[in-house]
Amino acid sequence: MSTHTHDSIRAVQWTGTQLSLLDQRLLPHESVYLEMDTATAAADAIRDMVVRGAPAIGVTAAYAVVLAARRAWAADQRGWRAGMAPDLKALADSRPTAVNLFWALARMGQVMEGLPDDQDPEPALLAEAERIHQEDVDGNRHMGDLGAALLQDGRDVLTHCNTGSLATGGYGTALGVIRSAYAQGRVKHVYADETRPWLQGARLTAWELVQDGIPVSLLCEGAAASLMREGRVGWVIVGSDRIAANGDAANKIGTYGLAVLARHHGVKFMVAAPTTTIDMEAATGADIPIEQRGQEEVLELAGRRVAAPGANAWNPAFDVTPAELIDAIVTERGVVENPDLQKMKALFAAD
Ligand SMILES: CSC[C@H]1O[C@H](OP(=O)(O)O)[C@H](O)[C@@H]1O
Repeated sequence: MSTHTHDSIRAVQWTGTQLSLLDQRLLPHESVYLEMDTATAAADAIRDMVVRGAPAIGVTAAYAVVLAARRAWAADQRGWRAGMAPDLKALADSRPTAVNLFWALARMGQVMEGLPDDQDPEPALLAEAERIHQEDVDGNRHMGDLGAALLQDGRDVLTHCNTGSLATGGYGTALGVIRSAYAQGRVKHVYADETRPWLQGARLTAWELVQDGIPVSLLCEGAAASLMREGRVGWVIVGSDRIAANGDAANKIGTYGLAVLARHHGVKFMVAAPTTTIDMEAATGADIPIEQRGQEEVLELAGRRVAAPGANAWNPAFDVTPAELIDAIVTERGVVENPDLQKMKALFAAD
């Protein structure tokens, strides 16, 4: 067993000259980093889920802008801004739902606007990308403590997909809350559903929790209803890829069903996400683009077809949980609890 812990698991790294991404398609059996020096390679890595998880995608995009600037400056020191446009478009086109990607591109763009035309943009852009990375990790640790404080009854918790160090700049969002709660003795055991079809729960969350020595039990998504009916969990804790201004939250497919089950069974439902996941331009969840991924992710398992020949698949990668089913949204800037979710705009719009 490797000796990774949340302090050492880094989905995204800057080597000093290149971007290095832990290939999450190979976990938990292989820990392989892919090094890349072009923004287009980074865009491909985001699309192909070498790196995934809304905040990790944002951090990756920030470093990819640095690579785009290096290439454009080397090609044309007078027209480097225009030269970056194709790479920036490739990054923006890589995945549609996680707003952190677009937030990072916009923030890096603001730095670009302030740079003189005749100065190598790479140093200033790298400094901003490193700030974005560090801010994410620092925010996750604060968010972890804010969310842990809500866990009062000592019962186990259920989480969905992967929201740990592998999905962020480090430590995690929902899994950061769980890490902080475990460290404070508020949680002793975690249920994680496997999260079909990409198995982020079985392959990634279980791996992270085992590395940390946090007891974890996997379950099929279909078992969540019985888990809650038997009173085994006090909270369902999930992340998000985009939160609308009214508190509706997009997250991995299956999240909405868990929220319905939680409300039916009197289980609390928490969304933990940095404010970089909040999209004030999206009035409601209806305004959030939902990524449709390839049928083969459902029809195959580990690259081998398991579905009956001739069958097709419907594979939305995310769904939207309406604000009224969310008991608390936890961010690094504070907690909004129902029914105040509609006050999101006032609470988090300010920079
Ligand atoms: C910390 S947010 C992680 C978020 O991203 C996951 O989606 P994907 O694995 O497809 O990038 C899932 O929605 C998680 O909640």
